[in-house]
This record gives sequence, structure tokens and C-alpha cells, in this order.
Amino acid sequence: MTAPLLALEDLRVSYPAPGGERVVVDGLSLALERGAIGCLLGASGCGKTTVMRAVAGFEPLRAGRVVLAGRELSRPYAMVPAEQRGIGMMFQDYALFPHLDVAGNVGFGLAGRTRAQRRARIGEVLALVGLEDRADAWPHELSGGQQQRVALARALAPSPRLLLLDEPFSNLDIDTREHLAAELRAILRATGTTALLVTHDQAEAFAIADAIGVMDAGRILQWADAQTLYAQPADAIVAGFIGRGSVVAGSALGLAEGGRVLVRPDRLVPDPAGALRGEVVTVTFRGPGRVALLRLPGGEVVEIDLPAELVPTPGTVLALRLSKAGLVRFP
Ligand SMILES: Nc1ncnc2c1ncn2[C@@H]1O[C@H](COP(=O)(O)OP(=O)(O)OP(=O)(O)O)[C@@H](O)[C@H]1O
Repeated sequence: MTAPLLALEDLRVSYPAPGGERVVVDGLSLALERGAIGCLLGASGCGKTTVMRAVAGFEPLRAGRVVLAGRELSRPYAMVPAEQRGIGMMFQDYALFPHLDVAGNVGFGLAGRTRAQRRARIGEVLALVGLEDRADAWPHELSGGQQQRVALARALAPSPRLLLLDEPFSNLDIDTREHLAAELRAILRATGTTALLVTHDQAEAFAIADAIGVMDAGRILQWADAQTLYAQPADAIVAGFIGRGSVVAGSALGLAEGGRVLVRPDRLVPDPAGALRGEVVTVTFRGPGRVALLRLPGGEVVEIDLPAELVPTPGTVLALRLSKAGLVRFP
């Protein structure tokens, strides 16, 4: 087995807090192969940005190691300075330098090259992000999406070993985000760039990443590809975070085994012959179909997709059949 390009081993990071320290990342490990795109996904405040800052060299470690291409970059009391790590960054508060034009921004990290080499590299990465004709533009003349592309070109220009992207599209509208997510994946692939991305948006993680780490309270609960996270979530927290679905008591679904069960919206099917019952709480048009919230006899509420011809009014009791294929159970 080849060694991963990036290895985070048992990281612990803390911040000063009244009366001591507050640990915000604890026992976090992951490995990223060369050329792979990894993603940390989790709710606000779970520690995603802190991990990125630790990898970038902005936060010291309390425990663990950061290793890039076989070189130890951080361990407790020892850090390679951020600028010597060979890591490119595009963080949430990415800002283009307003006093530099697009070419100046993109060429910023290209010190030590001749003028001609700089110009060639700037042209190359601008072509990669589709802005080769905007080299002379000023940042304020560009749309938000174009500015984001310039920021990406700036981060890619020095050919970093690893690219860190923290909520790179957070300040863009949803259409632009989706478009750029696909574009970003294609660009990272085309350049063979290894990247670690942070987002709290599952669709973005699914669109871009090869492997996704679902984080909660400073830990990775599960590190897997999108299909695995959806089909085999490691626990109820991952299940709640990935995809639509409700985690309810098995007994509420007539299952003998006990424990809790993940019900995706297509698992409970309205069927006059079905043995289960659910009272309609709300019906909402989502496009292309409708979804209903149903209250099960035990009081728990599940979401189901309704067939097109069925538009029940709240209070109706539906007969339901449970489709057990691929049902996920938790102890
Ligand atoms: N410089 C700091 N000093 C003290 N506490 C901090 C500092 N930076 C972050 N924290 C705290 O550490 C925790 C993790 O923050 P972090 O920014 O890593 O989370 P996140 O998952 O990236 O959140 P978001 O999605 O909102 O950016 C939060 O509770 C935050 O308040």
C-alpha cells in the first residue's frame, strides 16, 4: 500500500478559554491519497475550520501529527511555518487584493520565477478557470463567481502539494455554487491536485469529494464515499446529517428486534394492504412530487415521498407498507 499524501493522526487542538482550555478537535484522524479530494462535512462549530487551520500551520497541536508527503509538518511544540508547507489555501474570507488586477492577484504567490515564467503560469491557470480574457480586469469589475475563480487560480498557481478549501463558495448564490462545485472538481482532477475541502452543505460535499468525513464535536464519525455514507451510515448522527430520513424506534415500524431504524422517505410506501399506520401531519409540494410528515402510533414523526396521485389532507390515517430492503438499524 502506498503512503497517503496527507495523514492527520489523532489531532487534538484547543483554544484558550476562561479557567483553562477548550478542546475543539479531539482524536481526529484521516488519510488522503495523492490526487484525491477529501471533504470535512459537519454543522457549524463542529471544528472543521480548526482542522484546516491546523493543517495549514496556523494552529498548534496539543496532540497528534500532521504529515504531508512523508514530512512531519506539525506535532506538539513543533510546527513547520505555514509558508514553508507547500499548501495552497482558499478560505472562507478569501479576498482578492483590490489594488492588484487579476493577473497581479494570480501571480502573487509566484515569487522566484522570471517575468516570462510568471506570465505563462498566470495564463495557464486563468485558462483553467475560464478567465483567460480577464487578466487585466480589476476585482471590483468581476462577479462573485468570477472572483471565486480568480481566488482558485491564485491558490493553484504555485502548484501546491495540497489545496485547502474552506467553504469556498459560501458567499455565492445557489446556482453559481452548484455550477462551480462541478467545475472545481473537474479542475482539481485535471491538475491532479490533492485537496481537502470544508463545507456544511451535503450537496456540495457529494458533488466534489471522493471521500467525506462527517464531523461532530471535533471528531470524524465516519470517513467514506458518498454512497457508503448514504447507504451505511455508521450511527444515527451521520444518518441524520446525510440525506433525508428519520431515525425512529424499530417497534414503531412493527419490527421485533428493537433498536432504532433509519427510514428514508421511499421506505414507507402508502398501500391499502399495508399493516402499518401513520397520521398525516403536513403535506408539502417539493417538486417534482409531494412529501408528507406522518405521525406513527408511538408519536414519532417520519417523512415520506407521496405517489403523484395521492394528496391526503392532514389528519388522514394512511395504511403503509415498510420496504425492508437496505434498512439501516442502530443499536
Ligand atoms: N480563535 C478561537 N478562539 C477560541 N475559540 C475558537 C476560536 N476559533 C474557533 N473557536 C471555537 O471552536 C469551535 C470550532 O470552531 P470552527 O470554526 O473550527 O468550527 P466550524 O465547524 O468550522 O464552524 P463553521 O461551519 O461555523 O465555520 C467553535 O465552538 C468556535 O467557537
